[in-house]
Amino acid sequence: MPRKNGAKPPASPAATKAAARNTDSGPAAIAADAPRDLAARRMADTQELVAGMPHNANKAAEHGFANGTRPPVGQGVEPPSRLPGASTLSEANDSDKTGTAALDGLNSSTDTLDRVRVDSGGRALTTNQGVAVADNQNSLKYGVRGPVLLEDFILREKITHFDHERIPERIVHARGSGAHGFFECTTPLTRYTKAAPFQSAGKRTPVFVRFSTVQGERGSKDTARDVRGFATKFYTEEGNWDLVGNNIPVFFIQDAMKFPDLVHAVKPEPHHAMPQAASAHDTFWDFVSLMPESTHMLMWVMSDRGIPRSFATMQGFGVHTFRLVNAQGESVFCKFHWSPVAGTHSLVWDEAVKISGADPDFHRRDLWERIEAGNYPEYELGLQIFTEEQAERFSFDVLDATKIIPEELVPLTPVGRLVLNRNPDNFFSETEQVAFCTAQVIPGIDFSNDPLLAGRIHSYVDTQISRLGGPNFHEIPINAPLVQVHNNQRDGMHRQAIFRGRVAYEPNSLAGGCPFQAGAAQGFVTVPARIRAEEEQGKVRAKPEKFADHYTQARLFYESQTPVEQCHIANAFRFELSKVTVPAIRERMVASLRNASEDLALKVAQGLGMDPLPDPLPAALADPAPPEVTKSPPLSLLARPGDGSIKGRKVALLVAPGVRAAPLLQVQRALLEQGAIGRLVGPRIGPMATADGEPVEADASLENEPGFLFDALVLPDGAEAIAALARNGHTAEFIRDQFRHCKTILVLGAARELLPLAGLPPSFDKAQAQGGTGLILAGEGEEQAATEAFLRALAKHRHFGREMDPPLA
Ligand code: HEM
Repeated sequence: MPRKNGAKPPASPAATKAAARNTDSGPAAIAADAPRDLAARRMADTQELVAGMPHNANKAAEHGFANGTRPPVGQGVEPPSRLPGASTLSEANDSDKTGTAALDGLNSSTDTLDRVRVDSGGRALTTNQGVAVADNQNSLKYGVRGPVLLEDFILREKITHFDHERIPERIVHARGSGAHGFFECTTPLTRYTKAAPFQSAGKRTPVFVRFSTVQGERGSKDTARDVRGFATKFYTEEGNWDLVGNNIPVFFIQDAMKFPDLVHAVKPEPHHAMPQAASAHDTFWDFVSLMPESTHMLMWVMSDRGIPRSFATMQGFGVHTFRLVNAQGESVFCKFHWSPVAGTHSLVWDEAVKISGADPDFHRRDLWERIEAGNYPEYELGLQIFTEEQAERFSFDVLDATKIIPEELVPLTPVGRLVLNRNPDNFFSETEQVAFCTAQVIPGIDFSNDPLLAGRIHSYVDTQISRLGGPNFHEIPINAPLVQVHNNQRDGMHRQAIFRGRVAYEPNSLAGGCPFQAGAAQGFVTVPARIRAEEEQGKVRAKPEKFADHYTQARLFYESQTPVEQCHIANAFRFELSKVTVPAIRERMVASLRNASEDLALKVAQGLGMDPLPDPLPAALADPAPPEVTKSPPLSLLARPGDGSIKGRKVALLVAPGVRAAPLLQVQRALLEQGAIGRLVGPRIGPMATADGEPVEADASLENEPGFLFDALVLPDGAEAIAALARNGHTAEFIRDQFRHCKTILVLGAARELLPLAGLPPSFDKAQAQGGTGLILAGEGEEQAATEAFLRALAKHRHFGREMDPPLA
């Protein structure tokens, strides 16, 4: 092979480091001690071998498997530089090892994945057996015009691998985007839990998070109206803990028994496989209108939470009631809440629909770009902690996943922060192969008897065995815990670890009893929760009585929204039901809504031309317990403005030849200083002449990045530029969409001439514009003050006043 005359080439510094890393800290999660040695040896050998390999095409031919054919061309790419987030995470963890000493060198997810990371740039091409390939362009033929030979193992290996590159997508949540980061404990929770991430202030635990939509397929659009998954894998020194949540704190159903029905109903209809990434169709509304327990969840999905602006601006929830268990074995109940530091912001429906055509990757791109730009998405973890005795007194059942606990009843205790600061290296290896599971808990976290949770505890691993090709997917690097795995499970498809010795049972005397059971003090011990004597009923297929109250909290949610949010909910129901072709389904849904809100039912019915209103559906529980609160302001998205920053917002600054560049570039600089992105958008991309000689180059065109992709707009001054923009058909739509979607618009100088083009009333005078509508007009010399007003208005995100009293005809 490539080593000439049997000489061993010197290892490069990088190879030596990699080999050392693999020998010292080892691929702990992949294998037990014995296989680790072997893996390290093999890895070290590989690195040395590769380090000694030729980097250019001619040398590859000299060393490679040539079959007497021509050498390949075009190899020798420089290795990609490390992602900024990667170094940040390792630095963060290296500089602060508080409480992570136990992980000893494995204390950041960067290090963890380094053991399997492959950078092929600049390396010679090889087969999967490590044989260097001399020609990657031509298959092996008998003569240049002759048949391809069966012996071409290089061709066959390449095609065979390609043929198997797709795995089944997730049955739900197929479309997802992931990021690495860390969880930092800010308030130790030792009083309530012994769970590793919560033991000391400042302690950091590496995490991987995957956000997702539920209904659509892997390649579907990001901005569908849907629930978003928010799944977090904590790589703790006591094993992996998965908090597999959603961006909505309740669910459609109360019992896992109904999950396959729910998913079959919402997925594309089986006869024609439509619609994709949408719930606006007959089978979904047929099912939920027959399942009144869905009503509360429907309120949330039809609200603006169903169309978030970005993953960085949506909440996350563990949904179920879980248990926290302390070192004394005492337990309390808890609910998990992630709250974005940047505040909660959503899209408007018309915008979401348009974005899905122009940029189906809108959320994935936003997440990626925020992390690349150093605007790391950050969330506070808040816990609602309560006792079983408290729970018994609530008007609802905490085991019912269609119910929330209002924050007025149990306030949130902030305990830490989640920071996402590194993009994955490889989408498939990390985001696609990651396997979350509600069953994966660690000592200090335990389950409640929520019957939906019970089904989930079974379902995830079960599906992953087929999705990831066998029972050993826990060895895939993104899933492997940081701590070593020791047990007597053996064999199965795709086993990576090489277990040594003849003992695979316990108890044993032949291997020192090892692995021994950790014992109650260290191992996971289930809370011995008892069923109260009065609840003891034997085996039943039934639900507790309070589960039958399907409408009180649906009403609470609707009543807690601002008028504009209520209007959006009504519009969403109207839109979705207008797509339903069977009138009886529409009527049944409106009949159900009447039990939650007469106001909402009426608005929806009017929008569907339904007159008179159908009779309300008979409620399952005639006389539900009176609720503790009838209004809960934190349920409104608009009540959560966040830190008021504009970090990560994307602003379009229109340009055209003859633009007055200086004031425009001043706005762009101001945006950049506050962490927002100002993109110059012109009739075409590239450099253009300006009125004041300042060089300007358009990053995007009116055609390739339409107005609805941006959070705000700046219209430039300069007579020639304004005339050019006015001539371009896209300009009017650009401005109209920005205005209709209630976004902030800054109009510099003479650009106000463009407003009537977009249907904005010419009478829109300056005083009116400055008065909080988010349309800011700047005359000459007023640019500085106007820019400041623009940044303040942008921080508000939207100006919904326009919707409630539309100035547009
Ligand atoms: C509170 C209710 C639920 C929430 C919050 C929830 C959340 C999630 C999330 C976030 C994912 C995506 C995980 C990822 O990114 O890989 C997911 C996937 C999945 N969920 Fe759920 N889910 C819920 C209910 C259920 C129920 C009741 C079942 C079954 C009984 C179920 C079965 C599944 C399955 C099979 C997957 C695909 C997993 C995979 O292929 O890796 N879920 N769920």
